[in-house]
Amino acid sequence: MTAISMIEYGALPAVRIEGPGGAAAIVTLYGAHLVSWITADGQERIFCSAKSSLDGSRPIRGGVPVIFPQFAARGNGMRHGFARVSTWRLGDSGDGFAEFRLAEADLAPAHAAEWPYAFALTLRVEVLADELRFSLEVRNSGAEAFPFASALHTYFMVDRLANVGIDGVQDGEMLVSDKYDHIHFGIANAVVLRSGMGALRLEQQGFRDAVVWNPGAADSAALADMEGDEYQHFVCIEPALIEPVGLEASGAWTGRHQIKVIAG
Ligand SMILES: O=P(O)(O)OC[C@H]1O[C@H](O)[C@H](O)[C@@H](O)[C@@H]1O
Repeated sequence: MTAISMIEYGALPAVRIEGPGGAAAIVTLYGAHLVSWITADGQERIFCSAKSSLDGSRPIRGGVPVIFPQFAARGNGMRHGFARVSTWRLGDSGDGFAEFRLAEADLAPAHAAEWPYAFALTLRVEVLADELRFSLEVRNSGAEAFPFASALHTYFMVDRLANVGIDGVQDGEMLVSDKYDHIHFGIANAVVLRSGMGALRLEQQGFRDAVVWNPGAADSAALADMEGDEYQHFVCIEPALIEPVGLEASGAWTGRHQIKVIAG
């Protein structure tokens, strides 16, 4: 039997999604932010900083921030958009999955004023024994077209940065030993992340690009919500739609991401 249950994560209401074989994920309603994914072997796969705020006062550092409607500072709105700092609603749920919804009526007044469009976001999170699946639907429920960018800013847990190898974002294997921040436009095939914790295969549809990020020692020390050598224990590989696309009235776009444990 697989199920969902409501729990508290820090001070945040959250949904625990149980998948088959003991696999589970935790998603806070704040940001529809996945903060934990444990595979059937009992291994946590997602990094979340011990210093992250977990009270809704600022974005969670780690997990899978939902980036919408702008990426980083590439736009006039708030950095990485308002979706990660808004409180979403729990929608449909069932065996091993839950859906989270956000629309303009859910936004804080300042965010609604900053981005005055009618929209509906649905993030679906599905937990299988050795696989996690996301789909993010963006729907234009208004009468006016709007542009948006988006990403699922996934912080993968790794044993040590020195052991990280990434295939599929550039020619040849990519190694990340310290600070790295780069947008790889036009990801055509699956990406494989290897570390001392094994291998994951990442597949994306709708999201055309992938951002690879680690702050490295110096930038990490300047982050108030990251401690000590935590930067050694994650790498972000973010399926992304970087160049804003226009969504017509009544139009919809879906981005998907599947993360699977593979032999490796
Ligand atoms: O600190 P944040 O607003 O969460 O952004 C964290 C990081 O996000 C992306 O990966 C960007 O490419 C980085 O430049 C940025 O530092």
